[in-house]
Order: sequence, then C-alpha cells, then structure tokens
Amino acid sequence: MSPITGTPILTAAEMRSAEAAHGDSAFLMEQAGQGIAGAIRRLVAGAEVLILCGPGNNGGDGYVAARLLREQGHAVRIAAAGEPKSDLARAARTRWDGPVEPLAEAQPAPVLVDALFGTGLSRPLPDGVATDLHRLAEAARFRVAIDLPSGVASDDGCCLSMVPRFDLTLALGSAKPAHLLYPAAGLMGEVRLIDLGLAPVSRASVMRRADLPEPGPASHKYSRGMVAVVAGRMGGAAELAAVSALRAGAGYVLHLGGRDPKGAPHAVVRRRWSAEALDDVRIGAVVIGPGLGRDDDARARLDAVLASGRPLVIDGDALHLLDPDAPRGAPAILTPHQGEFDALFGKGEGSRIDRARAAAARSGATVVLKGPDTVIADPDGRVIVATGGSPWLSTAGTGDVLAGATGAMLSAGLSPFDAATAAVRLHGRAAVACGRSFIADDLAAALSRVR
Ligand SMILES: NC(=O)C1=CN([C@@H]2O[C@H](COP(=O)(O)OP(=O)(O)OC[C@H]3O[C@@H](n4cnc5c(N)ncnc54)[C@H](OP(=O)(O)O)[C@@H]3O)[C@@H](O)[C@H]2O)[C@@H](O)CC1
Ligand SMILES: Nc1ncnc2c1ncn2[C@@H]1O[C@H](COP(=O)(O)OP(=O)(O)O)[C@@H](O)[C@H]1O
Ligand SMILES: [K+]
Repeated sequence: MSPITGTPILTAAEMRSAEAAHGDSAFLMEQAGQGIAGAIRRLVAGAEVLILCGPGNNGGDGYVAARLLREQGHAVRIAAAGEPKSDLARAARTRWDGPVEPLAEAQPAPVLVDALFGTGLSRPLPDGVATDLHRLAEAARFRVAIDLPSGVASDDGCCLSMVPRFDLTLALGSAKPAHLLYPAAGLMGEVRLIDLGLAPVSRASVMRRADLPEPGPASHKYSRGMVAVVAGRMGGAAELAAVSALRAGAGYVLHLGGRDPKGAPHAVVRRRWSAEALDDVRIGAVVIGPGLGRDDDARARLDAVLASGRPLVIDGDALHLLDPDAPRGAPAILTPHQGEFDALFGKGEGSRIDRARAAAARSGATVVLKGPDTVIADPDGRVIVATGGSPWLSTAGTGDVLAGATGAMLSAGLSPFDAATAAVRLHGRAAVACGRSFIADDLAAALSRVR
C-alpha cells in the first residue's frame, strides 16, 4: 500500500488493456485480494469486517480478500446482491467456504468493505443496492472502498448514484481519473495504491514532487528569470502576481502600468505601460490577465503582448479576450478556472482531463484548468493532475498568485508544462502552509517560506 503520488492515471479501458497485456487475470485478482487483506488487517486491529461483493471482478477481489482474512483468523462476513457473473468472480466465490448473506438482510459490522462495483460500473446502482450500501456504511466505524466507491464513474469522477463517504480507498494497480476528480475524489477518504505489478503506462499521472530551479554561484538576477507583469484596471491583482513572481523565485519583476500602491514591496520595478518595454530580450515570461479589464485598452495590451514573442502566462480577464485558435509566436500557459475555461473552449464533453487535454491540443498552449482537482495539460498529450492544495484557496486573488508563480517558473527556463506543474505544486504547498482562513497576500508571502 503506497501513496498515489506520481503514479499513472488509467481509464477503465486502459486498465483492461493493461490487464490483458499482463495475461494472467486470476493472478492479478489474487494479488489484489492479498493487498486488500493485508491493508485491512493492519488497519482494523481485529474488528469484524463485512465485505459487500458485486457481480463482477470487483466482487471477485472481495471474495479473495475475505478468504485470505478468514485463513488468517480474522472475523469476516460476506454479503452479496446476487451471484457472480464473471468467470473470475465465480472462481473466487467457489473458494470462499463461508456463508454469503443476502445484501438486503445483512447486519452491519464495525468495518465495511465495498467490493460491489469498480471500474466496470456502467449505470446507476439499483435502488435497493444503493440503499443497503448507505445503511451499512452509516452503521460502520471504518469504511473501505475496493478500487472505487460503488456509484462513482471511474473515467470522469461523476457520481452515477448517491455515494457514501469512505475513510480509505484502495486503488488497484493504478490511479483512475475518479481518484483525483471531483465530486468522486471528495468521497474516497485516503487513497492508497495496491501495486499489482502491472507497470501501467499512461500519458496522465498524479502530481509528484517537482524539481524547482535553484540559483547557483553563477546566478544573477536576470539569469534567475525576469518576469514582466502587465497591469490594467484592477491594480491589486497585478500587484499580487508581481510579488508572487518574486517570492516564487524570479530574479527581477517588472510591473508595467497601474498606480504605485503605498506599502508595496520596493523589490518590484515599476514602469508605465508601453509595448516597447517588452522589447527587453531578458524578459523570460510575461504575465497578463490579473486585473487587466476587458476594455479596448486591455485588448490593445494583450495584442501587444501576443506580438512580443515572449513566453506568456495568460490568466483572468485576458482569457476572455483571447482567441484560442489564433497562432502565437511563443509558448504560452493558459490558467483558466472552470468558468473561464468554458467561455474560452465551450462546454465540451468528457472528464476535466479529457477537456483540458483537448483544449491544449487545440490552442497549442499548456492549459492549467484550475480547481480542487487542477489539471495541467500539454499540447503533446501529457497531463498531470494536482493533489495537495487546500479548499481555503477559494478566496479572491489566489489565482493571481498562481499566475505570478507560473511566470517565475517559466522565466527560469522550465518548459511550459514543467513550469505550470512546479507553480501549481508550490502554490498548493503554500496554501497548506497558510492553514485556514488566509488571504491571497498571505499566500504570496508563504511562497517564500515553502521554497
Ligand atoms: N483491470 C485490472 O487489471 C484488474 C481489475 N480488478 C478488479 O476488477 C474490477 C473491474 O471488474 P469488472 O470489469 O468486472 O467490473 P465491476 O466493477 O466489478 O462491475 C462489472 C459488473 O457489474 C455489472 N454492472 C455494471 N453496472 C451495474 C449496475 N449499475 N447495476 C448492476 N450491475 C452492474 C456488469 O454487468 P453488466 O453491465 O453486463 O450488466 C458486470 O457484471 C476493478 O475495479 C478491480 O476491482 C482486479 O481484480 C485485478 C486487476
Ligand atoms: N475549493 C478549492 N480547493 C482547492 N483549490 C481551490 C479551490 N477553489 C479554488 N482553488 C484554487 O484557487 C485558485 C483560484 O484561482 P481563481 O479562480 O483564478 O481566483 P482569482 O481570480 O480570485 O485569483 C486556483 O489556483 C484554484 O485551483
Ligand atoms: K467498490
């Protein structure tokens, strides 16, 4: 059992292919059962376990785990909604020599293990099954989901039925989109991986520790990265972005336009806005959008920035003015929240992973689709889904902080995908370091601490 950090994210179809490529599904189910039984034994210290088994291979995993727990002397009962339908589940059921209670009549146990449905769920649970799952989950002290909580759609994290909250979800073989994407991700409790030795490959993975650029003996302010932040109507947002770029590690931040606010850090260099200011070849990234406004002046600034040929971070208001299909002369990172994303790319089909990936391919830019489950997508198809932020980030200005931090990483010479990943990670860690009820200014300050 290990954390899912850095692991590949596989759709249900990709999981089936990985299983087929391995070739021995019975062995994989035995491995899964062993991992589940081992985890439960370690965590629940002898308390009685009730395992709910479904008709497919998720249920099969449950029968195997129950047999192994029983062989080890652990008190375990099984309840099922019906007979197993798959060959593997049937074989696993045959090797269980205890009783199988009808789900509707099952009495609760302190530990509930849900092995009803996993990646094969294709429609809402039958009403009776959903009701029994809730009844038994409510009465349990500790709830464990095998692979996925029953009722969540593996590929997009939607809930096909009402899903109870779990304390632990044991992801089998690989992470799935639903382990990361909301609302499903909010119902899983801790997510831990049981390695099945599949060595799955995917272009999508869970965020891991990112290597951040470090200054060395030969560093100077321009080599650390020079960021230009283009201000507009709402000065505060560009201020936050500028300070955040410095605190995330940029060597020099040039704030273009806007008024000189009292008490702002003197480390930010301020100039009036002019398109010519962007001619400085040392500028490694331009951040535009926080507080820009959407008027003609804002549009003119965005046009000048797009024509500058400098690497770009495009956020906030600038996303409402941008034509995502227009060719650009330089790499760009777009950082929309869901509303900005929908306005820019349309509502679209599929999971947030699918949609961010399609948007990156369409725009030729790295797309950071922000939220509790931030998705970073590169035009080449790579995707990273972030974990480890904080719901306290839902306060005004935290996106401006991310835009500034992203500019810092881009200006330091990281690729747009690596820059976006590093910034999202740093931002999430800063949020955690801030604790509760912080404001965006605190978050910007915390960037220095977590670096
Ligand atoms: N891939 C791997 O490497 C490994 C995978 N493993 C395990 O296999 C799991 C995937 O197994 P799976 O494909 O059999 O799917 P699963 O989730 O058990 O359900 C499918 C069954 O439910 C049925 N059904 C569906 N929806 C329904 C509904 N609403 N209401 C009622 N019935 C419904 C569906 O029937 P049908 O849709 O045809 O009616 C079918 O019978 C995976 O999560 C993991 O636990 C591990 O053992 C080891 C390695
Ligand atoms: N509930 C939440 N949980 C985790 N992160 C969140 C949540 N809500 C917002 N965030 C994060 O906070 C930031 C908000 O950015 P944005 O919506 O652009 O705000 P603003 O425009 O006010 O700066 C993003 O990085 C987003 O991922
Ligand atoms: K399950």
